Amino acid sequence: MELKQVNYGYPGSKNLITDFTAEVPTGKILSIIGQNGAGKSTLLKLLMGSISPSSGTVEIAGQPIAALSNRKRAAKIALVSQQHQVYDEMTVKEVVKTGRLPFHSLLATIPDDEVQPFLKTVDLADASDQPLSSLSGGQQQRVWLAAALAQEPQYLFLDEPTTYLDIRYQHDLMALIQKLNAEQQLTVVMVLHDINQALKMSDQLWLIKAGQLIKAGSPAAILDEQLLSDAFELPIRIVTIENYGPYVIQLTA
Ligand SMILES: Nc1ncnc2c1ncn2[C@@H]1O[C@H](COP(=O)(O)OP(=O)(O)OP(=O)(O)O)[C@@H](O)[C@H]1O
Repeated sequence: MELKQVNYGYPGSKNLITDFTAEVPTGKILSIIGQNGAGKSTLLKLLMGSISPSSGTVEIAGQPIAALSNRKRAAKIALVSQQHQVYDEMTVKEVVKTGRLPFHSLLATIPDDEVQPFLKTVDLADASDQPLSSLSGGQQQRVWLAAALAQEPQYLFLDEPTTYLDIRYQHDLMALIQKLNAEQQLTVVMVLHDINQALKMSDQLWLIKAGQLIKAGSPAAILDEQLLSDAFELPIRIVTIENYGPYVIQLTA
């Protein structure tokens, strides 16, 4: 999957994504990092084909993503987004069934055993008949992940998946994503705000600023004080923590 010289601006707004060319590494974990408003979520939308570039192309296996039907796109890419439609009345298994909807005509006709394996993957098999609202925030996030996995995609997109989670849940979710990537060869593309989490989790990162790609590279290539200070417009230092490795800190009090 790749973006070739992509430009995009929201209707009525000036250009946001500028001359963006980059390739999503297949079978790896890619994180997109950068300031608030830099265009990270917009890049996910462009990669998913939910918005189209004003110029340039987004291609998947050499084909423009825009040429794919919704059903074919759903079979390729699933998104766990920040905003969930509120389905409080629904049971856990019904929420997971929404991930199968692109391949069925009605939610009601999807058999339970079609979604149970995905609930097992996220360790929520026993919660199948519970209302979504009865689960903790961290568990609910895993239900949405199960719904995305139920699409059986090749690409899993996650937009700030750890934002509302405590550090324990963050750790568990990241470990699960690494496991899915390793065992199911899922290509993962995440927007993460925590630079250290992104550096620890990812094979590759895209560092962006004001809609432009500043650097695409391995964690080692992104671990550069000048580069990060420029991107975030803050004095940044990299320290080394024993039994952890390099850790990015910002120096303003
Ligand atoms: N639907 C929209 N219509 C108009 N402008 C939008 C829309 N969505 C986002 N924007 C604007 O585009 C810019 C980039 O937004 P985007 O959500 O891609 O940034 P981001 O890097 O993901 O930010 P954050 O880290 O705050 O989530 C912002 O200025 C935002 O206000």
